[in-house]
Amino acid sequence: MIHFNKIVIVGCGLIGGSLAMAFRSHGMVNRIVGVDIDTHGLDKALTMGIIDEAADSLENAVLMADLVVLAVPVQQTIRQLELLAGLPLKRGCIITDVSSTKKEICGFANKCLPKDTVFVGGHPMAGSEKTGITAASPRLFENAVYILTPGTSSDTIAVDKLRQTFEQIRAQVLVMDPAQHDQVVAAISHIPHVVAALLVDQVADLGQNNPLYSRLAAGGFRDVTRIASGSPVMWRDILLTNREPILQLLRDWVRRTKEVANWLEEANPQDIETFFTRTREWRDSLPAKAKGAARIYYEMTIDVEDKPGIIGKVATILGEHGINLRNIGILENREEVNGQLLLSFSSYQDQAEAMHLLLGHGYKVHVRE
Ligand SMILES: NC(=O)C1=CN([C@@H]2O[C@H](COP(=O)(O)OP(=O)(O)OC[C@H]3O[C@@H](n4cnc5c(N)ncnc54)[C@H](O)[C@@H]3O)[C@@H](O)[C@H]2O)C=CC1
Ligand SMILES: O=C(O)C(=O)Cc1ccc(O)cc1
Repeated sequence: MIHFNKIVIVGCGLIGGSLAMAFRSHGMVNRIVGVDIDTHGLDKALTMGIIDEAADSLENAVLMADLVVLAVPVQQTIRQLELLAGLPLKRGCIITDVSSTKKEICGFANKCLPKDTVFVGGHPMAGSEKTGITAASPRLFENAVYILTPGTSSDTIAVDKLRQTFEQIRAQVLVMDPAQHDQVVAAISHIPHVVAALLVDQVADLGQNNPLYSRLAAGGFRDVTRIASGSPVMWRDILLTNREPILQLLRDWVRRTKEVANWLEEANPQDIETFFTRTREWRDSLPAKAKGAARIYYEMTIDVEDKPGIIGKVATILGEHGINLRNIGILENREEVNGQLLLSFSSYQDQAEAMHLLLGHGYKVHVRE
């Protein structure tokens, strides 16, 4: 069992707040001290019992700390490392971060921190498009991959301690090289973000003089663009600290987009179908409950009669059986008379119990992967 006397969380937002909640709910810490430039958010974290103390300065916060977690946007992480380099830390104190890019951070930490300061880069592959302490959840990291990127000089004892720490909050820890990390996340996270934003931008431009674009932008469009609602500052910093891999992939996108345009110009059914078959097969082969998927919702839809009170009726059935519903709403992408309700849960277990119960009440249930 890993246990810390004092943990400092710098940046008490979605990720920092969720880590604090997870450490506390697993009984891993005596005292959590929060640091944040947003005093309202920090007060909220205190009132909600997520932190024990709101520090007035980084310097006071890190006194006698055993673990310091930097959970701020990437450029701010660099700034905090610079500040930490000049502060007296307890012997054996571990500094880690949660930033979405790793090569620049780890290189900077290696250069700027005194040799006896222990830094291990980190990146939880879990989160959402939401920001701030009110979106934090103690279960955010359950089954998510948590990447650690130790530098060549990182202390193996500290890496091992962090591995156990994140395993204790039920994450799956993977240790990898910072450059390799950045290359892979550029493809599976950063490019999808840019593409989602481009899709939104195109439709927003088209919709300027025609309300039909936003009126019809439901269903698939909403699904593939959810991530475009993420924090602009966070994504700006991610792009700027992972330029080369993202640029390479964007050039590859241009080439691939031209290829699709060529098939269309030639009205080439064979290549278009082969493309969709190949991509569908790969997409369908992804494990449904992938360990490490950045997932915090478990969703299902049910077919319902489109009449008043239906949401309350379904919510009551679940509530009476102690099943925690995270969200419930009507899906608006259907034109039929009957509607669909979208239900989301915070755990797989809640989803499974709800499915069983609703099937028992005669509802047609579809689990969304
Ligand atoms: N949002 C996500 O899904 C994920 C985000 N990350 C990384 O986690 C980090 C934090 O992101 P979120 O928690 O999502 O953002 P957030 O916006 O919810 O929280 C960031 C917090 O940092 C505070 N902050 C900003 N500058 C500060 C400074 N100089 N000193 C002290 N506090 C400061 C903000 O006031 C805010 O409370 C980023 O580096 C991001 O790349 C990593 C995995 C997933
Ligand atoms: O919203 C989602 O699905 C995400 O993928 C969130 C996310 C954002 C940034 C990361 O570095 C990791 C995960």
